[in-house]
Amino acid sequence: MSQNIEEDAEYASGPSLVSKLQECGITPGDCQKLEMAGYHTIESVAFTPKKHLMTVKGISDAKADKILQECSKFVSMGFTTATEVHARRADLITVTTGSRNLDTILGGQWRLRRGIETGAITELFGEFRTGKSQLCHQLAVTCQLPISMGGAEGKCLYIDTEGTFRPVRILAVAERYGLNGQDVLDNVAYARAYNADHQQQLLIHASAMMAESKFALLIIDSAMNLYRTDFSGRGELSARQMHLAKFLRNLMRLADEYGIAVVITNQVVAQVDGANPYNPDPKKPIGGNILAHASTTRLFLKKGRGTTRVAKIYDSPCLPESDATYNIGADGIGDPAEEDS
Ligand SMILES: Nc1ncnc2c1ncn2[C@@H]1O[C@H](COP(=O)(O)OP(=O)(O)OP(=O)(O)O)[C@@H](O)[C@H]1O
Repeated sequence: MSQNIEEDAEYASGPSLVSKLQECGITPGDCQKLEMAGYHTIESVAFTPKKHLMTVKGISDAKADKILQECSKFVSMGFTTATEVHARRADLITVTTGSRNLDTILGGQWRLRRGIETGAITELFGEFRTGKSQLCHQLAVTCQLPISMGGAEGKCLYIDTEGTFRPVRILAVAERYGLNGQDVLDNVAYARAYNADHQQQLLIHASAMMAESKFALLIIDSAMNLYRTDFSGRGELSARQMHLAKFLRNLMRLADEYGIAVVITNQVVAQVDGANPYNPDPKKPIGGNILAHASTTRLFLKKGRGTTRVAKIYDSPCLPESDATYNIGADGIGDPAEEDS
């Protein structure tokens, strides 16, 4: 099966390009200024506070007012009923992890589809070799699958901060789903981030690419790696957290504006304070409260027996703290054989 994602900017129910504002009297020059500052969609402008819009070169107080007023005609930002929210969430598009066990704990009882949520940030954290990067490679393929097969029919953007991206793993997973390997690789846009500023900068490119064609998933593997190296010691902690907060805000904006799934990986450190005295090996994710609050769902990955791994829902607004066993095999993430689980 070959998988070609539509290169059409006007895909159904997608975001509206900022150039559309010209239809209501915003000049092409002003639209271009917004684009150059990283605002490629009307949604991105509408969700931005006025004081931030006024920092765009050439956008005055009066212009910002006019632009925001026009944007509000395109984007609904008022109240809706809980019934409508419930219906939307029940029908939410999710991306399969390749493991039925894992998809099930990520599903919750109200959802028709199960897996990684679109329009939200999911954090995968755990020790080395627990399969965080493997899961990222897996999702880079499954997000391209048709919705009926647990995909989201979109491309993947992959930001790698550790140099662990391996296209052969993508090909192995593509083969498992009967997809054309070359098409699948073409649908994964890859960038290596070299420092925390560059990681932030790449989100501006990401936003431009998402405005051009349909992406379903953004991966950051790993989100905290460069923050650990670029900011050192307690003296730089506050600067690190401020930089991180801005980065996470931009991630959330992309998830909201384009309805994409954002998956970030994270490392763990030994928990020295406030640990459960009955847990012999307490670990906690790094990034503090800022990262904890930004992630909608946090998944703690641990080693299990042999090639099996255990995933535990760590913090979710609506999922119980359940766990699931999965397996890392030659063709990616799957369910373990009965005797291993
Ligand atoms: N081709 C393969 N076939 C089977 N298992 C594999 C294959 N490639 C990698 N693995 C397994 O995947 C595990 C590594 O997973 P991964 O690199 O995703 O870990 P990670 O949690 O991202 O670790 P780190 O924090 O070090 O990046 C190893 O246990 C390895 O044996």
